[in-house]
Amino acid sequence: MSDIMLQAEGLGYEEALALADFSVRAGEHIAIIGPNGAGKSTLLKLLAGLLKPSSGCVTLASRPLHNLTRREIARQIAWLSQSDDVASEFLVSDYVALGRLPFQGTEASAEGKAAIQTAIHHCRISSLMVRTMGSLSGGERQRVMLARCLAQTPRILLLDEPTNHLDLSARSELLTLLRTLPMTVLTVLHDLSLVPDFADRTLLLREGRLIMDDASRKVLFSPMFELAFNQKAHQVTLDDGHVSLLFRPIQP
Ligand SMILES: Nc1ncnc2c1ncn2[C@@H]1O[C@H](COP(=O)(O)OP(=O)(O)OP(=O)(O)O)[C@@H](O)[C@H]1O
Repeated sequence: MSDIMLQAEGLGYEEALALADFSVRAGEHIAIIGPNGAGKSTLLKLLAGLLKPSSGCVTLASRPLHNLTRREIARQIAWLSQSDDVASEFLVSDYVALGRLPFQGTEASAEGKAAIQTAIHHCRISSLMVRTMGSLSGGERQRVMLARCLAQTPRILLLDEPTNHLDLSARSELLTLLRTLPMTVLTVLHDLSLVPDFADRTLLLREGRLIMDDASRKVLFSPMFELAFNQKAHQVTLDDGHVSLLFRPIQP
């Protein structure tokens, strides 16, 4: 049996995405990068079934996404948006529990509770459960939103800029968590220095086209990357021996 989890064939959406062809295997961790307006969020929304493609299609475990109900999709795919306009008086505990909504009526309550508890533990938000969404800091809110996604126990996690609003230590904690998740993860990342730590494979978009799909380091050190960002990647070895990436504008 094929272990292709998600497949985009000739995928396009209006002006935002011209063409994308790729497939994702179970358990892969993939970064989606590209300059502002390159079509990253549009691609993610198409993969989540939130937008209807103008051309091509997405298949999820061999089934066309457009043949599945929202609920069927939500049992397999969780999507973390850049922003979430949830009412500020919403309790964090109620918000995280929304992750089990796609399973309502089909599972024992102990099963749902266990999924929620695991998500709370992973995202370290147990102290926030009695708070309201409106009272959270940007970083706390981001962790709570991720917990709702994990409570959904998805096979595929789609994240749009999950490190938004996070301070340096919260950011590296989140990446450590994401790296260890035993599911397929595709994430849009703007902080390109984080890419090799998170993803073995990277999709590079430019002007609505998928222009490169390869091992992360190959993409970051490629002429295509330089063309897309007008920046060049440099590898630097820090005092503690850790190897990191630095990006500098290409001199004319
Ligand atoms: N429904 C739409 N119809 C036409 N164009 C759209 C639509 N939605 C977005 N666009 C445009 O398509 C382009 C890609 O948008 P998208 O949000 O996918 O880019 P992005 O790579 O995620 O950008 P950013 O890094 O700024 O978040 C942008 O120019 C955007 O204005």
